[in-house]
Amino acid sequence: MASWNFMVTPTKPSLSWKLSFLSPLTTVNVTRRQNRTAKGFVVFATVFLDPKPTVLVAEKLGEAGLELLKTFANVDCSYNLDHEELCTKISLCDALIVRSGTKVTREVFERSGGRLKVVGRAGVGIDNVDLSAATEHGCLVVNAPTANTIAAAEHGIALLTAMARNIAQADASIKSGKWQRSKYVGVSLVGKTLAVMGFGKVGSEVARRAKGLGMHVIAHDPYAPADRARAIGVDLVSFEEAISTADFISLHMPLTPATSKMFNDESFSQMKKGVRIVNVARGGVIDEEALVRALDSGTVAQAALDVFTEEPPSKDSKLVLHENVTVTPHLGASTTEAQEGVAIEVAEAVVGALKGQLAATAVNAPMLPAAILSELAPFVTLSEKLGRLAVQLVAGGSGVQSVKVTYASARGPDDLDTRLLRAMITKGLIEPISSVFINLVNADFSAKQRGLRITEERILLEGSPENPLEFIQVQIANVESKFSIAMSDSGEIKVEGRVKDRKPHLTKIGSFGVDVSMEGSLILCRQVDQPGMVGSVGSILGEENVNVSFMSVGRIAPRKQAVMTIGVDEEPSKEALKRIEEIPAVEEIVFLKL
Ligand SMILES: NC(=O)c1ccc[n+]([C@@H]2O[C@H](COP(=O)([O-])OP(=O)(O)OC[C@H]3O[C@@H](n4cnc5c(N)ncnc54)[C@H](O)[C@@H]3O)[C@@H](O)[C@H]2O)c1
Ligand SMILES: O=C(O)[C@H](O)COP(=O)(O)O
Repeated sequence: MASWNFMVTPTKPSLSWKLSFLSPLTTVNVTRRQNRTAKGFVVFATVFLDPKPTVLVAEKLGEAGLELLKTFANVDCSYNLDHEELCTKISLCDALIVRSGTKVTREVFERSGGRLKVVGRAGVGIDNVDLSAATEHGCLVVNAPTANTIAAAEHGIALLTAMARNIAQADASIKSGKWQRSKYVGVSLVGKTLAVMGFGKVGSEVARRAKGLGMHVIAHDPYAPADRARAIGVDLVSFEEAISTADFISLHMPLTPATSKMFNDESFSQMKKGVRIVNVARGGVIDEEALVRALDSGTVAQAALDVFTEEPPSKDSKLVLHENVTVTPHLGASTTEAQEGVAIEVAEAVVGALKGQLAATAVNAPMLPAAILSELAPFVTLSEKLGRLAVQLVAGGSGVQSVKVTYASARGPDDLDTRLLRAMITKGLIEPISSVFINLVNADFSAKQRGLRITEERILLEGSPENPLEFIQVQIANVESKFSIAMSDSGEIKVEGRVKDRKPHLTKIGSFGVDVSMEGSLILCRQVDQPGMVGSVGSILGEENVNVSFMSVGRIAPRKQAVMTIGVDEEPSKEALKRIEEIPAVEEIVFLKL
């Protein structure tokens, strides 16, 4: 176990919010030696790092990506594992990298025993990863969405032109000793209509290239912006118009429940007789038996396929063996350049995720740009602490079901992404009362599973929106509190916090205003306002060897009621808390771990 020392001053941003996105690969033990300096505390922290994380690379990955992984992790390249071997190995791995050939099923996540923190897909399509299971297990899934786009588009164009000119069939014919010039007369592309189905990264690059070949290009994509299509001279049209007017159809949508077998008997029957189809997307978007029927009837003149419902397809597949079909074994992304790019893209994302950073290519977690993350960082800490504090104020026996979060900000809703804050409030609310580890990936799922309803509300403040937020309030409804002051006038537990000098501060408990730095732990004490209380409580804590970082007293009215807030470095023993509770003027007391 490696260990080293470093120094954290209170002005540095907290490490913990970063580490808490994912499971604690790193255990951080902080020992505060209370060296007071002119600036305040200097904290010497000893960080014990567990041995290097282990990354299982289950399919061939480019060398540059492997090198990058090795700088941070132990890398186990085990290609061609069967499902059982993968499930057996996975409990020893912190990350898994796959391409399209490995099925990352629910069982893989279950058998990882909670150790697997990130699955990296070295490519685009994540239909081979059970995303729901990953999310439920708090496992981040990242992909490499950009590095193979051009390779896939070029392969699409290669198949389109090869199909139109019977290249594969003619090649096989001549190699078998024949010379069949009249049999392999092709069709021209120029002036023909190509329908690009799915106008995303690959689809739009195919469209651009097809325009260069003189084709008339239309596209169907219910989610693509029309101006992006117009910018390259492509009209976005309905599904029916696309398939019924095209001479060539090229498929570029993801495989989802909505796109599964969307090319079937019915859609083939709407196509122009003699249409030609290219598929470099996913085999499952085509009903393959229906395609064989359409080829046999001549509705579809030719098909060029890089992908299949089952990969590899069976040796006697009618589709693969059809004389009007050209096939390649899922080669769309297989260029030297694309594979190096994909390997680097996925390795960077996996290493970043293992370091606890949010990945820009996360598939099952919100993605936030680095600048926004940095701005939100202190509010992330504040959010988790408010959730943690609020739930500890709930009296035993009352179940937490309804939580309202209010964000007060001068920024409009479009300028303030609260998903990260909500996830951290959820983490704070759930972790102290369960054994579940919550991170950004599984926060919403875990809340839903526990029947915890979190609603969010905005208060739009006037003034300059320089700070993302003025304050955050967390309210828990329909519960009793173990500290009566924490109940608001409307009957909910309410806590409110702000960020001051990038540090979280508790500014309200119930309707009672306080101003307390949210570091260490807190003792809240409601008492009769009378002289000597600070001394009595302070000396009990001193006798019990509990170090006090601050004490503040707020009064409802002189000589009536007061609330004392005491910051402590160590958890006081039950006896110490009991002794404080037994001071005659003390009416209630609660210890809260932040
Ligand atoms: N053969 C290969 O080796 C290879 C290589 C790269 C990508 N791919 C596959 O190609 C496909 C596209 O990849 P990409 O990087 O362009 O992804 P992308 O996410 O950039 O684009 C997909 C597009 O499909 C659209 N879409 C979603 N549902 C649709 C529907 N019902 N009808 C029409 N369009 C729909 C989306 O709006 C999006 O614009 C994916 O399936 C990917 O796995 C294959
Ligand atoms: O979705 C993808 O990125 C492609 O289908 C490539 O898959 P591969 O990594 O298995 O080549």
